[in-house]
Amino acid sequence: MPDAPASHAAPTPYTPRDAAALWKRYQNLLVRVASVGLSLDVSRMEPADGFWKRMEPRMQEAFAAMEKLEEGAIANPDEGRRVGHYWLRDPGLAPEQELTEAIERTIHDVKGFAASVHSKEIAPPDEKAPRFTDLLSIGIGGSALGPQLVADALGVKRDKMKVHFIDNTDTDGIRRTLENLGSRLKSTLVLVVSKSGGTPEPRNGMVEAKAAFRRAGLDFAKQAVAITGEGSKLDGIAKSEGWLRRFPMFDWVGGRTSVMATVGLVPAALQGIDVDRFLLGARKMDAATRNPKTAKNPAAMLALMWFHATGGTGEKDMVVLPYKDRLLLLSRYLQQLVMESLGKELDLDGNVVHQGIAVYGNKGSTDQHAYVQQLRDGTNNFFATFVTVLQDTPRAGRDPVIDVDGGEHVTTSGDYLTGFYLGTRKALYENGRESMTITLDKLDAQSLGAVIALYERAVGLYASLVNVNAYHQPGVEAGKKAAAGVLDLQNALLDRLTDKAQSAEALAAAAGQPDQAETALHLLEHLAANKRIAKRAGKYLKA
Ligand SMILES: O=P(O)(O)OC[C@H]1O[C@](O)(CO)[C@@H](O)[C@@H]1O
Repeated sequence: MPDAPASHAAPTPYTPRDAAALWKRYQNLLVRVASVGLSLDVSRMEPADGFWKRMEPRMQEAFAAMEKLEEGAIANPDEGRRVGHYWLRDPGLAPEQELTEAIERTIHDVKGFAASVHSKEIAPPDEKAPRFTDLLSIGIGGSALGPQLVADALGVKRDKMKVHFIDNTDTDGIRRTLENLGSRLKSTLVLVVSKSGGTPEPRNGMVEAKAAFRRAGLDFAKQAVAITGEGSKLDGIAKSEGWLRRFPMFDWVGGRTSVMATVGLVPAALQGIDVDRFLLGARKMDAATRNPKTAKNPAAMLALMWFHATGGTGEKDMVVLPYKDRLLLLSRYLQQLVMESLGKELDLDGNVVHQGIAVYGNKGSTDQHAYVQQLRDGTNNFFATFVTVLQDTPRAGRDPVIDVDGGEHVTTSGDYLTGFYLGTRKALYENGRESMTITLDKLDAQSLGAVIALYERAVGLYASLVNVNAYHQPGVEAGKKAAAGVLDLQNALLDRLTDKAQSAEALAAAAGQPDQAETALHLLEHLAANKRIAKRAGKYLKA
């Protein structure tokens, strides 16, 4: 007889409560923000006795730090920057009158520009295109993720413009997007979005888009808009080439919190989304999350539950599971917001801490047929956040009701979705896997703005709890610098390439970088695969 297999069951961190106790706990812990129709339920999180009391002084310190941030303190000390995304939806909060006016003027300009495009006052130069039909947004990271989330979550059939994105430097991906636009390029408004104005990926997208316009005999500048920091490289290009319009990006707004700055507002307004409601939702959530009573403050409760679940060290992952197709991109958006903000090597005192929380997820119930098996039964290294929406469609009550079961009572697809969420939550809880649920009464511009604001503040509060700077990203800079070195090596290799075949090793040595033979090999293989150089018997030569 073989030995019985060793048990790999993950330890159950708590004893599941019975139904009556859970019901009471749910009622006690629920945080409701009625003004935006959002509830946060943390009843399926099980912090140890004494957790709330122990954390309260630290949470009060986090509130104090947030108050200073909102007042205009240098909350990003490494970069010597203020952090002002909360002012964008409540301009009166900005520490100086001129900032208030700049924010108000910008919102006014964005709405005015969108109205002029919609009314055809601003139209494509080509006579055969009486109005702009499509919007091509070129940007990456914070200059893409927010706009993509908003466009997908709130887009409708009658959108004023159809939105497309180039968010990478993938030749094939760029071509595919441009080909999809096809002859509609003549009625496409292009947004080139980059806060720094020097990021290579959007620069490449812009160059490729320009080439496509040239091939189609179109004048790119007359259809292009720049969204960037004043005085940036991109700003200079747009100015010198006489682009249709330039919108400023404020220095005190970080990329990952820029969805309520011009980065997010320009595309949203052009698509026809109600940007005032979007900002209003965030403003209302900001008001709710300034509440110093922890138990009534949903951002504080979120941050505390992250701290509890991960031990304040990121030891568990955050699985974001929206049971809503329109919120598919929420987890990707939160991935940047949480991981770029919290994933830090050093704390604010310079200690090595390697902080962060890993975020992943797609949507329910789809993921139940993918990785939820592991969540329920496998390694217990996560906590889940369900996001549900009570109203199945924006036209609830007016849409035809389709009975999918044909039973005594009508049962809809939406009923199934709710059933699957509740079932999965229960199955996880009973097996010692914790979860929270954010419930929206309905999904619209206001509630989406509120969800984003909720997470922005939770991230800020959590960063205070673990003492890291949430507003810089030194690690990304390291990767960017390394990539630049690689491209320098590629140029050096191309310089040394002759009609005589040479090995990668020999070429690297000839380029003065003998220790880069492997990198040289990868670069040469890529060039050869794309027929830009030739390869013979494992060696490389000019094409
Ligand atoms: O808007 P930019 O300056 O092009 O930067 C895009 C993204 O790149 C990052 O700086 C990281 O590389 C993000 O923080 C930012 O959202």
